[in-house]
Amino acid sequence: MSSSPTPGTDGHAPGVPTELYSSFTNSVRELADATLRSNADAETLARAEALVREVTATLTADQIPGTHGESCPQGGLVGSWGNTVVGLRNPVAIPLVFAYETDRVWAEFTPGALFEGPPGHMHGGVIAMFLDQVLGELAVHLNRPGLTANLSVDYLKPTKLNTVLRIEAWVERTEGFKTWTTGTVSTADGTVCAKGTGLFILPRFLREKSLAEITEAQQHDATTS
Ligand SMILES: CCCCCCCCCCCCCCCC(=O)SCCNC(=O)CCNC(=O)[C@H](O)C(C)(C)COP(=O)(O)OP(=O)(O)OC[C@H]1O[C@@H](n2cnc3c(N)ncnc32)[C@H](O)[C@@H]1OP(=O)(O)O
Repeated sequence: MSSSPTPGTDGHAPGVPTELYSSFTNSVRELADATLRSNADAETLARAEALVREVTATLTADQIPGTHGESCPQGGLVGSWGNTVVGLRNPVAIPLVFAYETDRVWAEFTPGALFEGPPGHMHGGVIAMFLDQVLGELAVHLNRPGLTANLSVDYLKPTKLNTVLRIEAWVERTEGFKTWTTGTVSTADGTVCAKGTGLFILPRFLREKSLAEITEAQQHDATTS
């Protein structure tokens, strides 16, 4: 890891536009899928490995310390480049791109081979992770941010890969600093494959603060840690 200067709080290295981070990260996602499904022969794979190692060496020559959440907060509670579900710069993320309505949050996505659990179907842990995100995003969207205290998932039907899925969440009830949200993953014909409920709790040390103060405190912690 290099000792290059810490990037600005917007996380951009000098002169790099967001679109380039986005398209570059997408190319790495494509590489991951190509890696998983390639039928290349041994010689081709060995050549590809050397090329990939060269690219990795180029990128690791200058890196942020730690994580994006710690180093480069993106000016909001949700907008993290590093988030494993929605992170623009995280090649592990699909990423989900949420639409925000008055009382719900939703996204459409098409999971491929990288997300396999049972043959041809989505891994249950990944479904739970995506539900955690949409349920938590809804709480933030309603100005009721919190950490997941409890997450429960009912898997109703196997969830096919390589098909358009819709994930959405709505609020079930609220009580002080607690928010209960419910969400589903469903197919285009409306079949619900999984249903999740979550309890999101604003941690004790933040309960006396306003939303603006919570955002500010998070960013201060991130930039001074
Ligand atoms: C940093 C902040 C904000 C914003 C962030 C935004 C993030 C923007 C991303 C958007 C979307 C991300 C979506 C992914 C979200 C994660 O993945 S979060 C990561 C996974 N979750 C965690 O790591 C949380 C770990 N747990 C904790 O930190 C703490 O246990 C909690 C949940 C904050 C609660 O701690 P606490 O505030 O000290 O709670 P405490 O005062 O003991 O109890 C308060 C009340 O809650 C109840 N309670 C506590 N735990 C539970 C439980 N597990 N079940 C039921 N009731 C419970 C207590 O019984 C008590 O009830 P009352 O007596 O008041 O009726």
